[in-house]
Amino acid sequence: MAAIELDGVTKRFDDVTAVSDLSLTVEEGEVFGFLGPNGAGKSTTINLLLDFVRPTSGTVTVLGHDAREESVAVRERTGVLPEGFDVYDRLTGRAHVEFAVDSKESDADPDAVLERVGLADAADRKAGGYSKGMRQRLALAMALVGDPDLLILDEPSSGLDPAGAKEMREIVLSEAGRGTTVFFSSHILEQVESVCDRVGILRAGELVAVDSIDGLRAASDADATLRISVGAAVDDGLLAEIRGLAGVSSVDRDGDVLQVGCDSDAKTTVVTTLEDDGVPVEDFSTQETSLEDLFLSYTEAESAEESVDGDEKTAETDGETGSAEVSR
Ligand SMILES: Nc1ncnc2c1ncn2[C@@H]1O[C@H](COP(=O)(O)OP(=O)(O)OP(=O)(O)O)[C@@H](O)[C@H]1O
Repeated sequence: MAAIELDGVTKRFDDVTAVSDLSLTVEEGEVFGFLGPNGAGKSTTINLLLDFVRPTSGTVTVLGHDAREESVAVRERTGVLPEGFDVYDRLTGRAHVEFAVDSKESDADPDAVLERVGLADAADRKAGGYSKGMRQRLALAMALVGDPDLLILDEPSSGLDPAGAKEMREIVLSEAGRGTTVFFSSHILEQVESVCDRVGILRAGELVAVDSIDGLRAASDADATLRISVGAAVDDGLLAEIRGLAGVSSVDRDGDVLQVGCDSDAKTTVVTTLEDDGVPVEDFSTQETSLEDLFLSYTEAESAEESVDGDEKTAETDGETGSAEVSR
C-alpha cells in the first residue's frame, strides 16, 4: 500500500495557485524528499496531507485513509515536525514530550524518546534556553512519540549548522530503518541527498521531476561542462559549428579556454571537431553538474510549461525533464 497518494490535486488561495494538478505516490517505508524553492508549494502540500487545508480539486490519501474524511486516523499514525516550530520557553524538554505523549494518548517513555534525539542530558532544562538545533531535535522528539508510521518533516534542517543537519539526517535514517515512511521538504538538495530514496521537485506548484538523485543527475547529463584548453584561436565560425553539434547545449570562449555544456556522447565529437579544424587541444576536463546546479536546473526554467508536458513526465525521469531546457 502507498503511504501517500495525491491524485490530481490543485489548491488555490484566491488568485494564487499554490499546488497545481499534483499526482504523486510515496510507497510505504520510503524516504522521500520534497524539494522546491521558496513558495513552490511544499508546505501547502504537507498541509493537504494533514487536512490543515483542503484541496480545491483532486484527492489525497494518507496511509490508506482519505485525508479529508479520515483526518483523525491519519494524524494518529503520523508524526509531524512543522515548519517554524516554536518551543514553550518555560517548559522543560521533558514537559514538551510529556505533552505530546498525553495528546497522542501514547504510553511512550518521554526519557526514551529524548534519548533517541540526543536530548537526554537536557531533559530538565527549560526549552527557552535550547539552541536552534536542540529546538529542532525537541520538535522531532515530539513527532516521534507513538512510533508513527509516517513522519512528515517540514524543513527539518532549517537553521541547523552542518553538525546539526548531520544529526537530523542520522535520526531520519534510523527512523527509516524501523520501517517508518519519511516525507520531508527542503529547498536544499544536498540535505536530502544522503537520506532519500527518491525526491520530487516542485516548481511554482507543479511537480517537475520525481526520481532518485542519481536518476536526476543522469537526466541532466546535458549540463555537464567540458573545459577545453586550446592552443590556437577559435573563430566565430568554428564556435557556431560546435554550438550546432548534437548534444551541445552551450559554448563559451574565455581566452584560450572553451567551456562547452554537453552530454557525455558529445564530448569526443567536440574535441575531434576542434582538432579537425586545426585547433590543437592541449587539455580538457569535465565538470559534473553540482547538486546546486542540478536543483537550479529543475527549478529555474523560464516557465513551468517548458518542461512539464503531461503526467508521464513526472512519473519517471525520461531524460528530458526540466534540465534540457536550461542553459547555463
Ligand atoms: N493560507 C494562504 N493564503 C494565501 N496564499 C497562500 C497561503 N498558503 C500558501 N500560500 C501561497 O501559496 C504559494 C505556495 O506556498 P507554500 O508555503 O506552500 O510554499 P513552500 O514551498 O512551502 O515555500 P517555503 O520554502 O518558502 O516555505 C505561495 O505563493 C504562498 O504565498
